[in-house]
Amino acid sequence: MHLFSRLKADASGDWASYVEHQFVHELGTGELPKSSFRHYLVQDYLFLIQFARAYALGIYKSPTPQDMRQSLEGVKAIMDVELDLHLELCASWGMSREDIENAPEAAQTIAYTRFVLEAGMAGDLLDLQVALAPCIIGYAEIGKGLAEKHGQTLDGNPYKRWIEEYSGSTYQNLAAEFGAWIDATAGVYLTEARVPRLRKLFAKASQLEADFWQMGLEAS
Ligand SMILES: Cc1ncc(CO)c(N)n1
Repeated sequence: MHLFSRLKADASGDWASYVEHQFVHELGTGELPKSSFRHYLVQDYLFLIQFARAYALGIYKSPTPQDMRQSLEGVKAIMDVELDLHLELCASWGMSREDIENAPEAAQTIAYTRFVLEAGMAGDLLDLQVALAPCIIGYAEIGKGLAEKHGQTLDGNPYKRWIEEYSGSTYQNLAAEFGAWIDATAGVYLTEARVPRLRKLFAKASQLEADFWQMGLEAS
C-alpha cells in the first residue's frame, strides 16, 4: 500500500475529524458565518508564509537534485499561486495586504506551523513530507469532495472561489505529485521501524488541521 494511504488508514479518526469538520460542511453549504471565514483566511495567509518556509526546508533536506526541485516547486506554488489567491480573496472581503501581514498569529497557527517546521528540522526528508502531507493532500480531498457534493449549487455560495481553487486541476495535480513524491522517498528511506514515529507525525498534523478549522468556527 502507498505510504500516504497507510498513514491515513491508521489515523482514520483524526483524518475524519479534519476533512469532515463542520467548517468544511458549512463551506459547502455556504452557511459558514462570514466572520469565521474572514478570521480563517487571515490566519491561513500567516500559516502559508510559515508553510513555505517548511517546504523550503525540504530543499535543504533533499538528498538529490530531483528532490530539491520538487521542494522548490512547492515553495513556488505557495508563494506565486496560493498566497496571491488569499490576497485576492481577502481584498474581496475588504482586507488589505497590510491588514493581513500585520495581524498577530493565533495560537493554533503557531502550534501547527512550528510543529511542521520542528518535525522537518529534527528528521529527514521523509519526516518532513509526512508532516506536510495532511495539509497538501487533505485540502485536495476536501476541495474535490466539496465540488462533487455541491458543484451544482455553488452559484451564490460565498465560498465558491475557495472551493474552485482547491478542487481545480492545478491544486489537484500538485497534491497528486506530492503523493507520488512521498512514495518515491519512502522507497529509499522507509523501514518498518520508522512507521510508529511517522504515524504519530501524521496523526498530530491531522489533529492540528482540525484545530485550525475549529479556530475559524469559534471566531464567529
Ligand atoms: C491550514 C491549511 N492547511 C492546508 C492548506 C493547503 O495549502 C492551507 N492553505 N491551510
